[in-house]
Amino acid sequence: MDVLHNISFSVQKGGVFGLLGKNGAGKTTIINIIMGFLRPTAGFCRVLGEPGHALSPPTRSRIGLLHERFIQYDFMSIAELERYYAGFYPRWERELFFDLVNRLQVPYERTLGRLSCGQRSQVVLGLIVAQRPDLMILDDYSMGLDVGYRRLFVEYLGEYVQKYGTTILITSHIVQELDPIIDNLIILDHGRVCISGRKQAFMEEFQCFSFERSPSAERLEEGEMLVRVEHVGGRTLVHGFITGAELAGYLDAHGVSHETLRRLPMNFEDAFIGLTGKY
Ligand SMILES: Nc1ncnc2c1ncn2[C@@H]1O[C@H](COP(=O)(O)OP(=O)(O)OP(=O)(O)O)[C@@H](O)[C@H]1O
Repeated sequence: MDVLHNISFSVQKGGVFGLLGKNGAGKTTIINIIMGFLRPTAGFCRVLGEPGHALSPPTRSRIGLLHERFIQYDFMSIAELERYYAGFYPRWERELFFDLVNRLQVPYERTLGRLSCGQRSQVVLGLIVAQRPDLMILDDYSMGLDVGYRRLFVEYLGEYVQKYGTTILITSHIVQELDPIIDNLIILDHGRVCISGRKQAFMEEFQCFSFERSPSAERLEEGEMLVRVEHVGGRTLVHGFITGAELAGYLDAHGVSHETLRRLPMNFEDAFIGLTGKY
């Protein structure tokens, strides 16, 4: 059975592209296709001008990949890792590695295997930013990282993109934290695209409304217009790509009273959950 269906998107150069979706939505599968670890059963994937399944070594070296926090070389110390990686990447900047890693305040002689989970993640992120890749792919970068470091890293990425013009493809389940840096996004649901485009447009067009619950409101059905209908306590909540006036017209047409209709403000995470559902 195919994991992805009719996926089509392009990532523009320079900027942060969010690849979002619930567990099992297909994010890692897309990254595996981009990197050529999996070959799509239909269609094609082009990365930096080359087919994903046949990336040449020079092109591959332009991609900095954090792949489900792969940790290898547990036996190497922080200093040895830095020297080892430096040999593979022509644009390696050791200052960028140590700038991040120094915040750990652990001796460079300590091996990766003797670091905590979050500390290892911090070292791996240092190894990626020091590559100065043209394309940085960060799959679930936030696993194991404490809240302060996550905030620091998102701010760091924002500045990194400004300075180096790097293109970043990022996935995370801590959706709200990505809000300040994502320009474009794709939201997947069960291997299908629900949303693709500019994040700002999504936030402007996707709305949440509330009105008093009634028997007629309970008969409203979800569909293209009303993406999600929920009844919470005495209120009915509706999410959709719809304005207040359009919703009022729709409710009138369906005999649902809406004197108390009001729009509820949403942050990025609210909108993501409103679109994809709690479960
Ligand atoms: N090796 C595999 N063989 C068969 N199916 C797989 C394999 N790996 C993943 N899947 C299935 O493919 C679907 C997408 O998985 P994928 O790992 O791409 O999701 P994801 O969006 O990265 O999820 P998560 O947020 O949980 O990491 C899931 O239904 C998963 O069960």
